[in-house]
Amino acid sequence: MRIGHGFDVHRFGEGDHVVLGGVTIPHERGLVAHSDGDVLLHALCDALLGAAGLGDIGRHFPDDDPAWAGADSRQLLRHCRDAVAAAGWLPVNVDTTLIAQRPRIGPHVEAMAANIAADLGLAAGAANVKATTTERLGYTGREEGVAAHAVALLGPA
Ligand SMILES: Nc1ccn([C@@H]2O[C@H](COP(=O)(O)O)[C@@H](O)[C@H]2O)c(=O)n1
Ligand SMILES: C[C@@]1(CO)OP(=O)(O)OP(=O)(O)OC[C@H]1O
Repeated sequence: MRIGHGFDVHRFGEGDHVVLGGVTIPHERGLVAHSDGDVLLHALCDALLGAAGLGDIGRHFPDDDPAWAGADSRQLLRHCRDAVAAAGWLPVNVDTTLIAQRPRIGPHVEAMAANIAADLGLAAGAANVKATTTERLGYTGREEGVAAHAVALLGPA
């Protein structure tokens, strides 16, 4: 078995929605990124790549490569799944935490988990999404951005 951890942050900028866990949530600002800014899936990509000893998301998808401009991060996640499988590993379960004062995530966690389970070939219940505020403390509490943590457990393919 192998375990990996991922962490990512994106700051708020102009926009009218955020994409988190592959779910589009209307919001008065968007997340600034080269891709769609899906901080949750970026953390999860890093957890998967880390568990397999395959580096990190920036190595696989350079942020100066036009190929990833505006990319759907679910596409990046599936690429990571394939890279991990080519290295001989399959996800067993993943767990993730979004850190955001706003928007409210609770109404969307099941759809996010379902997207992740579908992309990683996991049973429902083996992909989990949680959310927390930071009680208005720090950069997430000031609503300057959104952060995410993820852990992934891999087993032999
Ligand atoms: N952006 C968020 C943050 C939190 N939640 C949900 O609220 C619960 C309580 O959050 P605390 O920060 O006060 O612990 C948390 O467990 C989440 O279920 C949310 O939906 N969206
Ligand atoms: C995903 C990539 C590539 O589009 O860019 P961003 O969307 O800016 O996201 P980030 O989490 O900074 O890192 C990895 C990048 O290479």
